[in-house]
Amino acid sequence: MKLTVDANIPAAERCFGDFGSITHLPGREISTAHVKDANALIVRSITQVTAALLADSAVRFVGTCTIGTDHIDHAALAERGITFASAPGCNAEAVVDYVLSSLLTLAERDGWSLLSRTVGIVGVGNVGSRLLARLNALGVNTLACDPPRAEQEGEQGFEPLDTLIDRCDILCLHTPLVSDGPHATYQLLNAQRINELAPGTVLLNAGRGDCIDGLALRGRLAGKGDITAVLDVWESEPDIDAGLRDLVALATPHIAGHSLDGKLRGTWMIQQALASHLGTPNHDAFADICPLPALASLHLQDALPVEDALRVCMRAVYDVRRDHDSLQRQALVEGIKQGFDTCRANYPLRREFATLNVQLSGSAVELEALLSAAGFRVSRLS
Ligand SMILES: NC(=O)C1=CN([C@@H]2O[C@H](COP(=O)(O)OP(=O)(O)OC[C@H]3O[C@@H](n4cnc5c(N)ncnc54)[C@H](O)[C@@H]3O)[C@@H](O)[C@H]2O)C=CC1
Ligand SMILES: O=C(O)C(=O)[C@H](O)COP(=O)(O)O
Repeated sequence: MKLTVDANIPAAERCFGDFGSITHLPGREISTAHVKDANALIVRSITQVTAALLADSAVRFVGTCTIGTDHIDHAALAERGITFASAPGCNAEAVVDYVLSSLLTLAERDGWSLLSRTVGIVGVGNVGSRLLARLNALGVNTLACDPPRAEQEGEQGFEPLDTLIDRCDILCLHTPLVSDGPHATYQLLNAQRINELAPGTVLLNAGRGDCIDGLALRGRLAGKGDITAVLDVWESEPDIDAGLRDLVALATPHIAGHSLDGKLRGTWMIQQALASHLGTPNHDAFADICPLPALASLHLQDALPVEDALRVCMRAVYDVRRDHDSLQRQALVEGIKQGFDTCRANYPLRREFATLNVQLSGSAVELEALLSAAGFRVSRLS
């Protein structure tokens, strides 16, 4: 069996090598010639899997080691009877870590407390619901908007988007890119909604870039400059609007979900799906392919204010400022388009909050609750 596999998929040889011979290629370069003789195509989010790509190919299985599937032409796959698998939820915890890192960083920079803000979450699926759960556990006031879920489950607990925009201090977008239909998300945050954001609002997008009208956002940031933006996803990646990037408080190259755990979970889920497609026994357990963290534990005394203690633990595992700085630096070296992809290809090792065991001494009852609410494992030293 021949497999064409995105070169940025970690543990690809380990997870797919037993199935056949692998050709590793940069995701943006995979073309019809590369998939002509392949039986399986394994991608991440940057390979457009279209009817044209598959027109003349032997591919019978397409797997994407990602949550999002907007790069896949589902109809073209169905028409050809090609089996498809994605990796729902694989990196959802990593995205939540990213959001908490961003918000706690801005809170420190601008002198406010996350714990006293109202966070509106748009798109309450695998990512949004985990974010909601962690924020609620932290005691942060939250509002949720998810019309498809509200339609299915009832309105209770969900707000219409415009009500949520009116009532929140922080607006987090975690929607998939849906181009048409009653719940389309393309430019969900259009010029009108961007202009209606109250001064002081923090707008964070870790869903898909096209869910926001970037030109309108750039206009608001350059004009009144009275809101703060955190963008991980952009229109026209990797050739993003450098002018917009300059105005964004935290600008990262679509890496919110790039924890090692999240990437490996994606690879592993597609390994399982391919094994089931081929009717072969399942291969590894996830624990077999996921290494132990380099920083397994940290000992904290009960001396810091709780939000500072949260930041210490968070930054021991992941600091979003590193990713913001590396995009700025790399864009200066080779321009924004190439710099964006270089940062992603050379992404440093990052683990999830849940890999860190925070050991507490003293009677830090409030801190213990907050750290575990934020996603860390917590134990007490006697
Ligand atoms: N920046 C990054 O690195 C990452 C980005 N993503 C993006 O985040 C998206 C969400 O991820 P998951 O939560 O795992 O997906 P999911 O499919 O579990 O949840 C998406 C939720 O959005 C809701 N939704 C759909 N249309 C909506 C609308 N018009 N308004 C409000 N809500 C709407 C759905 O009902 C669903 O509950 C993915 O589709 C992907 O595009 C995912 C992982 C990493
Ligand atoms: O899972 C998704 O959906 C994502 O957006 C991925 O985390 C993006 O990963 P890459 O495909 O950009 O490596």
